[in-house]
Amino acid sequence: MPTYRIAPSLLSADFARLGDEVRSVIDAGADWIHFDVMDNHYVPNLTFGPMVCQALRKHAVQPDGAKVPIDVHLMVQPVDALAQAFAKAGADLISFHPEASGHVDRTLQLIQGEGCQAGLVFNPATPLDVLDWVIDKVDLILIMSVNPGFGGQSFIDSALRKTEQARKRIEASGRDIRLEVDGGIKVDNIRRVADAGADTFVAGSAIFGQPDYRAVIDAMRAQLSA
Ligand SMILES: O=C(CO)[C@H](O)[C@H](O)COP(=O)(O)O
Repeated sequence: MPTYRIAPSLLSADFARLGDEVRSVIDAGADWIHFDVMDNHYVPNLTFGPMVCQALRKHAVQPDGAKVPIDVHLMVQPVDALAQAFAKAGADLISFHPEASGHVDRTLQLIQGEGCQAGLVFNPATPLDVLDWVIDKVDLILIMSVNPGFGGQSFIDSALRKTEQARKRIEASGRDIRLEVDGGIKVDNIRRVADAGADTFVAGSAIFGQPDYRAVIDAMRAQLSA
């Protein structure tokens, strides 16, 4: 069985209490913190930037002091300057949309050169073809199961087929690449997403929309181990 990771998206957290929210969700069993960066240009919404990431870095730790990875999803255009700024702000993984970067290969190298893991994000209607050329430089593939820009949307089923295709590409590459799916993931569909080949699950409204974060994360894990 893969090592599954659950990454709550701060997009649905209480923005007035972000440090508390990060600690609460880690206490509830989160593996990663998913940090959605929207620029009101690449997507029609605006969230937070590197300074907020830096402020949260000290909260994203386990009680024993071990670092909890901050998984930054850049929905921005252009990409490179912000990718560098997030690396310096304490991000561990930085993913971007290939169509938002003029030079995908260079942006991947830039992120890795800053000491972070680099990911590519695929919107519901974006094909995986660019992976033919850069899969040797990718640490993470993020399949969007909603159109990016907003939390709380419904899961788009075609993402399952794309996840299966991405899993095949990862297997063919022989590389250790995380396969993450983001958007509309709930307790009642996470098993289907895992069966399609995902090992990492972003969930925003499903977790932060409930009073008991641990109950939701435990229920997701129970589905994954069923
Ligand atoms: O990237 C995103 C939107 O662009 C969010 O991470 C995603 O939608 C998660 O929210 P929810 O689980 O509520 O769908």
